[in-house]
Amino acid sequence: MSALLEVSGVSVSFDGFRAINNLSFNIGAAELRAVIGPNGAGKTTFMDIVTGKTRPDEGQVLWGAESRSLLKMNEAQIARAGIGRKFQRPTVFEDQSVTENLTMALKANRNPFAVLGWKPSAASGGRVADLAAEVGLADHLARKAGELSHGQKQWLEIGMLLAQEPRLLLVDEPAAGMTLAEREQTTALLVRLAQTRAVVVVEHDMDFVRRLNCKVTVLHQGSVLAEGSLDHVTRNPDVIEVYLGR
Ligand SMILES: Nc1ncnc2c1ncn2[C@@H]1O[C@H](COP(=O)(O)OP(=O)(O)OP(=O)(O)O)[C@@H](O)[C@H]1O
Repeated sequence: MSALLEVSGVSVSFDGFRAINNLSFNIGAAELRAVIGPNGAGKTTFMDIVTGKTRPDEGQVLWGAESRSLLKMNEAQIARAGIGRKFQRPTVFEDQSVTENLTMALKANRNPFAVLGWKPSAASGGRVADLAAEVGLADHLARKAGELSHGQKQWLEIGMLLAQEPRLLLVDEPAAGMTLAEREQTTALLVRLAQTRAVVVVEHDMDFVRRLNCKVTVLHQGSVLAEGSLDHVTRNPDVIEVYLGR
């Protein structure tokens, strides 16, 4: 399987402290991957590097079949190249309806010139309905985002990211603050999304990671400590010592 994202030999220091230390790993084109690790392991910094927020001191981050260097692109170019990021806190427009939030996300996906004369059309209405259905909000189109549950807001934001048709979705701690039922629906959503794109989930909740049933990368001190199935990595004595045995 050729990699969609290839991180190799990446290091970054903050004031002399190596937050990412010779990090290398690949993500396939239609793959669900969980990234776990103790606090300060470098998970957020890894996402900051992939999305162009933080520049590494050394190493390569290559993207797509043409192996384009993400390090030569700014954050907007990386987003346009197909990398979407879901932060932990939902950032939806609370006073706007689900339809309006999704419509705005579709509009944002247009090039700046198209946006000037852009009006919601029947086609965009259909796309909004499809996005809402994909994230389980088909019955909530008219509701204000502020009235949605925490989980529903998270799904709405994922729907808004999907409007940009990302090929890689980075998702930071999706299970945090969700009810059990919402967590189960989120698992199903992420598994489904990863059938047609890459989805990387940073998560501390081990039950959630287990339900994702995917390859797991364990980070520690800015490097890959172990990789494989959850059962494989949780049997690793190093992982037990630095992460699970705390
Ligand atoms: N901008 C920065 N300036 C200084 N130090 C930083 C900066 N960003 C991250 N760090 C440090 O780099 C290390 C890695 O941080 P990072 O946030 O990537 O870890 P994490 O695995 O996401 O942790 P958590 O699970 O707590 O979110 C930490 O020690 C952190 O304090």
